[in-house]
Amino acid sequence: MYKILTHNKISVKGLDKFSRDKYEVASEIGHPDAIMLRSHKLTPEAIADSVTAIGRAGAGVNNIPVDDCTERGVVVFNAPGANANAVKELVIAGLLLSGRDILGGIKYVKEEGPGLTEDELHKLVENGKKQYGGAELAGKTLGVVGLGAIGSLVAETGLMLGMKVLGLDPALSVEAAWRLSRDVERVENMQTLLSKSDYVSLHLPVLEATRNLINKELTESFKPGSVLLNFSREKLVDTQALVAALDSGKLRSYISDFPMPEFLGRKDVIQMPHLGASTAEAEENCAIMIADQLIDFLENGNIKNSVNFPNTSLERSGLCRLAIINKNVPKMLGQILSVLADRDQNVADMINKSRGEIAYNLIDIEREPTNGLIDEIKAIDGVISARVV
Ligand SMILES: NC(=O)c1ccc[n+]([C@@H]2O[C@H](COP(=O)([O-])OP(=O)(O)OC[C@H]3O[C@@H](n4cnc5c(N)ncnc54)[C@H](O)[C@@H]3O)[C@@H](O)[C@H]2O)c1
Ligand SMILES: O=C(O)[C@H](O)COP(=O)(O)O
Repeated sequence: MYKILTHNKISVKGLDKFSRDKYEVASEIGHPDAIMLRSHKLTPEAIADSVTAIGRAGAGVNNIPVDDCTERGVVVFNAPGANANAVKELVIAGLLLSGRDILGGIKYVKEEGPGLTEDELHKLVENGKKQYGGAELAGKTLGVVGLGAIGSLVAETGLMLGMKVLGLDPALSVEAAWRLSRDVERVENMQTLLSKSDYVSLHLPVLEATRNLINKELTESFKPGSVLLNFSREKLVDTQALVAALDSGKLRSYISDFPMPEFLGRKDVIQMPHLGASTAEAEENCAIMIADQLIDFLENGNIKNSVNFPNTSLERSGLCRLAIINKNVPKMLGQILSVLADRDQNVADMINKSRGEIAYNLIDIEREPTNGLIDEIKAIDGVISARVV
């Protein structure tokens, strides 16, 4: 039996992928083979030695100690694009909410309306509505930072709303570039994007290089009266710098899915409780994608959509498969193969891939592994883990 430890609310459609005869799935379980989670903050100590894989049913992996996992040979998966449409729709809601004072208007009717007659209510509405006007999005410029799964959909929708769209992504993948409309105008740096955009939307991960991306110096580049939307992560922005930019009017409004205490009570800030991926569809898509990836990894050793290991896939041949993780240093494969040769094991097929400091091997052999084979492979200096799948 494989054991899957879960954290957070994971869609049952994904959990149902784990067949009951092969898997035990629970939010409390000893010696798990894998962990499946959403935004639960995972510490290195909370990852048992038995864990071989972690599946993030979502995009961001900043809640997982990925470097530590890599060192320990734990494969971390995410679900690229599976919640992108949900986030895009909420970003569009954010754009609309910042274009007009819709929330103020709704609050006005809700608070002032109760107890009034139809005539009085009509008067209240017609007298009050001038306070809650706004401007249209069409014709305005939207700057999108990060043109991956979410950013490209936001950019596309901006175009459909009649906006001019600028995009910045220095690490754009070829696949993402193909998805992107040619009408999205590429800009080379943040200063240009900020100075030309009425609305700026952030769609990139928190990395060392992107932490506090929107800092004090950069806020100087905002077009006066512009709006910043952050549906990515709070750590992408320097909170104090944004407070100053809002106070000075450089920024008209900040719309975020990641609330910070400094913004509570401000009329020019809308904070949502991390709702981006909270739709039935996104939760299902993410859970199904992660369950499929974990199952293929646990049962076949194949790796798809890992953030720390190379994509590795091999059709099954032979009788038995070895999945071996080692440091990406010379002579490892030779040593592993010589252990097999010494035990008269013929290799039916194999694949060896590396990513950074780590290498991964799937080796199909033609006979059952003899006693002690796995231990002998594990004893090679530089081998991090070895298992039969
Ligand atoms: N609010 C939510 O609920 C929610 C849901 C999903 C994702 N997210 C956040 O959104 C982020 C993006 O998600 P995604 O699915 O689009 O990821 P993605 O990997 O498809 O796209 C991220 C893009 O950012 C680009 N990028 C990296 N560094 C950059 C930089 N310095 N400047 C500009 N672009 C840069 C990458 O090249 C990539 O194209 C996630 O990392 C996560 O933090 C939030
Ligand atoms: O990175 C993500 O996928 C989002 O932030 C969604 O997080 P959630 O799964 O906790 O809603």
